Amino acid sequence: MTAAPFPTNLAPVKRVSLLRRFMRKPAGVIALVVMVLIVLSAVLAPWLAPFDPNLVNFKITNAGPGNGHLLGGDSAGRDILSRLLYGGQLTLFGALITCVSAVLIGVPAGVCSGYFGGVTDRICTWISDGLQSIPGLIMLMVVAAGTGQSFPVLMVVLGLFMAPGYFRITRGRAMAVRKEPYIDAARVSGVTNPRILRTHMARAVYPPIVVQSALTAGIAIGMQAGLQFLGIGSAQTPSWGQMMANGMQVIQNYPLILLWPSIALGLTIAALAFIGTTLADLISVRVERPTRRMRLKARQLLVTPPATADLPNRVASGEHAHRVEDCALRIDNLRVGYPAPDGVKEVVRGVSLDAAPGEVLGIVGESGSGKTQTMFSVLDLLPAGGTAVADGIYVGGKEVGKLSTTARAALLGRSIGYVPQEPMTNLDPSYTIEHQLVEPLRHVQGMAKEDARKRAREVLVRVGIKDPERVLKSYPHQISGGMAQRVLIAGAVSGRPSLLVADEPTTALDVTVQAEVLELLRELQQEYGMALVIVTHNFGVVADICDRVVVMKDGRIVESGPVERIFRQPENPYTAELIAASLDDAEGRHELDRAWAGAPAAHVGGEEDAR
Ligand SMILES: Nc1ncnc2c1ncn2[C@@H]1O[C@H](COP(=O)(O)OP(=O)(O)OP(=O)(O)O)[C@@H](O)[C@H]1O
Repeated sequence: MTAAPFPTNLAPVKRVSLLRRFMRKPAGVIALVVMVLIVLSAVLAPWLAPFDPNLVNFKITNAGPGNGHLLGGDSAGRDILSRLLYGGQLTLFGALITCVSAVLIGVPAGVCSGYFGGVTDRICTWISDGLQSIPGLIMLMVVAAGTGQSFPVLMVVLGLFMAPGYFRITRGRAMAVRKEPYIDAARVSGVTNPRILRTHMARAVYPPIVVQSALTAGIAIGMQAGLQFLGIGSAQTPSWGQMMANGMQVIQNYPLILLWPSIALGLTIAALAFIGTTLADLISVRVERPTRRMRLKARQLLVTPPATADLPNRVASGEHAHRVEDCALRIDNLRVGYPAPDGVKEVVRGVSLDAAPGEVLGIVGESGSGKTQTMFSVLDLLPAGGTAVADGIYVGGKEVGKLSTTARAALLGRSIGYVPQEPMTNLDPSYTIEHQLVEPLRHVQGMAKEDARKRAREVLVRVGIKDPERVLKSYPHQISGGMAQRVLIAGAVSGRPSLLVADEPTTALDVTVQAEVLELLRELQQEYGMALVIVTHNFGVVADICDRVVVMKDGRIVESGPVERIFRQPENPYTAELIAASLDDAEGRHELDRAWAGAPAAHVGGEEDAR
């Protein structure tokens, strides 16, 4: 098997046009062809229709197909094929008027409502809700009576009733997009609101509008046929709904007269629905889920012994510093892969490391080097499609890599605590902090409610929250980012795990809070005798808190060892580069240089200073 090469010079991403992508969907293509044929037959009706649609020939009254009349004649003696072709014109024209009116009313209202919010939003939403509560068909019949059955007016009114669909979609999109940083950037760079609406907003809302229009056209055609079926519209202008009404009257004896317009209507609505759903598929952002077959193949490739030429890439990297039974965590030759078109994309390529109780291990490396994937394999939290294979994963001296998913999940919160990177997104905004701390204690630790509450309060005090009662009653948005991270740390250690994994625990925090959180983690780790594994891209964090460090690049460990040694004498140029990149010109660099340069290890552990 070949280890996936890591691309260095990526070709520019080719944009494939929507039409091209559409053409790869067979159902969509068939629907589009059908729709094009229907539109063409309607547009070319004057040339294609063998007879005048209103020409009466009593000889073909209720006649079946034949005698030069391909689909026969209707109950008034008119050629059905000719009426169908001409009827398509009115039907499609009506759908077009409805869609255009609905777009012109619904889209600007939705975009303004979502973008400006406040009073604009309240008024527009109120009108939209009002329109939806009016029974459309009855309203259309009233309008028909009041306007002398004017077809275009009726279709515009139908568009008005369809507008709330566009309003809701565009309002939702605009509300989401207005919070994007690029909109703020446009505003602060002086771009006016009308311009933002015309450019950024219009671009953001157009994909769902295209989809909605295909579906609206189908509904409009159905509604229109319903109105004509009820007798609204001119008898002189052929339409499919009117033909159906005509066929309905003689259905007992001449069912074919009803069949032809029904087929035309059904085909058109179905084609529009297929086009709409295909567009929706193409436009919506979808995460390609690897198939079961791809996953099995990827796993197979991961466990297959490599070709000799690839062996150097597959020998485990990293080293063990402790015996298995003395480790809070030990990983032997871990490989993680994701299904790829050509087999497997290996993102962790043979990693071995360990951490003893009471030890702080840093996993450091640039973005994408496989740090998180390594620790997610221990937590059994790899994203869908990810497969981990290892010679062994041990937690607390016990092999856990081969346990069932349920047994692995049971380790979380008990043997393993986890502190994530983004405190705010890891707290549920709908629940109080109390709920989010107490519920895991009750369900994972089996504590009674009062005991769990007491314990939650204790750990909050322990993590430095001065006003635990207030924080317990607060929702996440009512506390600061630093406090939220303290809350998550409290949750992670509340079950007194033997291993605490912290993935970039300070990245989302400001500098002063970062130092406090690191300090807290170190104190807790010492107090509870836990092993602490910190994933970071920052050697400053390593210098602050870690005892040992492993340096990762491209899914492999390039160097590992005690922090003092790595700082004083990095063996791998990549490590030296990373240290320089993390610390050069930073305030603490000179102190660190002084601290590490030739200083005796014990003093350098003048980590105490750094800490
Ligand atoms: N779901 C996934 N499917 C395919 N590849 C993935 C997936 N998740 C992560 N990867 C790939 O795995 C590699 C390692 O990712 P990982 O998250 O471990 O990096 P990292 O070293 O923790 O970097 P960062 O600090 O940016 O998170 C990356 O190349 C990433 O693209």
